[in-house]
Amino acid sequence: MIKVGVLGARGRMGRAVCEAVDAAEDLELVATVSGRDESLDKLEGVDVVVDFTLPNVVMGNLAWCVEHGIHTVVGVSGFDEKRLDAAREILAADPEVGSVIAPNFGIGAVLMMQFAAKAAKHFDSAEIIEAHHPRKVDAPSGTAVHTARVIAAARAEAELPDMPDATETDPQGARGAEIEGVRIHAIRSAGYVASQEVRFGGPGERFAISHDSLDRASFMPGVLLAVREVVKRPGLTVGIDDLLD
Ligand SMILES: NC(=O)C1=CN([C@@H]2O[C@H](COP(=O)(O)OP(=O)(O)OC[C@H]3O[C@@H](n4cnc5c(N)ncnc54)[C@H](OP(=O)(O)O)[C@@H]3O)[C@@H](O)[C@H]2O)C=CC1
Ligand SMILES: O=C(O)C1=N[C@H](C(=O)O)C[C@H](O)C1
Repeated sequence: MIKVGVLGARGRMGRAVCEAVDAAEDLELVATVSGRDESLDKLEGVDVVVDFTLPNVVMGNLAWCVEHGIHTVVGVSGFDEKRLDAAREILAADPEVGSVIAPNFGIGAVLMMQFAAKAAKHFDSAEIIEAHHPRKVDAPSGTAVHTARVIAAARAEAELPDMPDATETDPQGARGAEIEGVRIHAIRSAGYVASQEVRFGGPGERFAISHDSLDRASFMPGVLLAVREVVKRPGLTVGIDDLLD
């Protein structure tokens, strides 16, 4: 039995994780921390902490867990390369402790990113449209940023030139955010949980890959897989791609 603690347990994701852990026969939900005023000491003795809090508190949580020899599964968004390096440094303090940090635990979303990376080298143009519920505090989404990075890496490897774009004036930012040369357009709207479409274009053709999380249940198989795997994987694992394989 793996003893699990959940951080951010009263949040949208935290509630779904508590339910999923409770329903899993090989996992036991032994502690929850719901808000920033609650002490992390409640988590002492758990095997794995699942963290779905917020970007401004997640690094402190990670440091506390590593200090206490606890593995972590982290879904909080905002992990750029600098943050991942900081996480590696924190984890170096205990070489037996593992952490899985993933921009998206949805299996379909992971496949969408893998397929986007595969398609990227074949098209002149690639842009990302992400749509989320209006209570999301960060934009663009961590998933969109990660997708932009894998597309940029695939294009660089294939030695593709910059994407064609004659825009000279865009005072309102209508062309969206740019991450490593890839444009991201973020929608915040009632009626969404998390959706993303990657649109590719080449001579005489368009190609799109899209994924929709309609319910937070979509993230749970990936979260539970990470909980089961992280106890066997010391150090940092980024994304669940390797775990699925
Ligand atoms: N990787 C993935 O697959 C997914 C990642 N996410 C990411 O997960 C994060 C959480 O999303 P979501 O559940 O929608 O957000 P919510 O705002 O619903 O939940 C966050 C919760 O964390 C709590 N919290 C804040 N600080 C602390 C703290 N120090 N200790 C314990 N709890 C704390 C908040 O409590 P209070 O309100 O009292 O401050 C709140 O209940 C976001 O970064 C989101 O982008 C979301 C979905 C999937
Ligand atoms: O805040 C959310 O809801 C989500 N956050 C993650 C992100 O920023 O990519 C994952 C998913 O898109 C849902």
